Amino acid sequence: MGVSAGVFLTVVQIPMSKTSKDQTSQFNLAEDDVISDESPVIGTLEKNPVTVKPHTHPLMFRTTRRLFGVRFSHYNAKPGAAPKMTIPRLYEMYAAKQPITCITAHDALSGRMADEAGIDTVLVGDSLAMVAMGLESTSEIELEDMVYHCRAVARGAPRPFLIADLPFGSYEQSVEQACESAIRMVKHGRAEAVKFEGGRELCPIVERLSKFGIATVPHIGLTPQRQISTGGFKVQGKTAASAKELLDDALALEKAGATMILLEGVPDRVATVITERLNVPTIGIGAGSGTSGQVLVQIDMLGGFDAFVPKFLKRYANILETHTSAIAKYHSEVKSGEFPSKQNSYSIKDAEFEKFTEML
Ligand SMILES: Nc1nc(=O)c2c([nH]1)NC[C@@H]1CN(c3ccc(C(=O)N[C@@H](CCC(=O)O)C(=O)O)cc3)CN21
Ligand SMILES: CC(C)C(=O)C(=O)O
Repeated sequence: MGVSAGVFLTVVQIPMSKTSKDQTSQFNLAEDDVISDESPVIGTLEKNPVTVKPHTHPLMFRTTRRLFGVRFSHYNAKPGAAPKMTIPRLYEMYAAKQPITCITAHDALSGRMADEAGIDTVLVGDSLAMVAMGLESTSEIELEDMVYHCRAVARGAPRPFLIADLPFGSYEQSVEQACESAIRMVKHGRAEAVKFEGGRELCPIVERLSKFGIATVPHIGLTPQRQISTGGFKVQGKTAASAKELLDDALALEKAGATMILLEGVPDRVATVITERLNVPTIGIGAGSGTSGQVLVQIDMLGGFDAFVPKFLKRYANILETHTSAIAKYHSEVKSGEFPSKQNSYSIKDAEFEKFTEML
């Protein structure tokens, strides 16, 4: 039930520096509204502390949100909705050995669908260069494009923990360059963590960013931004020596302060050992079932991208087929005159129409 459907939200207090357990909220909810164990949270807050008194009218609600600087999407305006996903909550899941879910998103709609499906973390991955921008490779995308897409996803997906890729060329030159790009992604893209590709050579970046409170997710194994030097999208860690290199990279990155580590294209048993040796969660793609979590590219798993189909991909839908045939149906209905029907049209009273025709 949404706010407009009659739920009256009286007072919500969201102190930013505390966990949701400290958050007080008072709702007048319908009996069938499900409330989770934790106090409901309606978005994260940029100023602290603050008391928000939203009104029942959705437009007033929106105005209130903007006035108080509450980061809150109208997509998720459901009192009693699941709480905002934070690093402590992700670590709780990890400690309880509950798999962490992650899916990519590249705009408000794909973000919203991930949020409403209950996904824990959303990744604005640079694969959007290929799926959303039609580029040949991920290396072509600019930081500004990633920031733009990240901000759109943040609006559509306020609940999941939001990770964004720093694209090729935006962090390799120096720690300073990486800081500048990461800050831009957090400040303007509203990312909650930044991801970048590479092993122990990234430790100085991870260390500096974590010192300043920017969460990092280094991405090791199959690193698409290095596809030219690796000779394509090849599984990594297939020899004892290279598996050991991956483990050493992961351990060094953890020591430097990485929040999570993404493992792509790594043999399942190697990924499991790496996961077991770490004290931070691993998110896997093509890394088997022994990682702390899984990530898939949303458009790939929905069947909306067919330039390549990696072995790790499982398709849960076929939107290329279903969406294209829906658009084709619309096209043919317009051609045949079936659409728009009376049902999709607006009317005018006979008297007014007669008066109008007399004016002609
Ligand atoms: N839409 C999309 N999805 C992705 O997963 C993705 C992108 N774009 N862009 C950048 C990279 C490219 N990725 C890929 C692409 C192909 C394979 C692939 O076909 N791999 C071989 C492995 C061959 C081997 O070394 O054994 C496979 O057969 O799965 C893997 C990752 C992952 N990333
Ligand atoms: C494949 C995933 C992990 C990624 O990095 C991306 O979407 O860019």
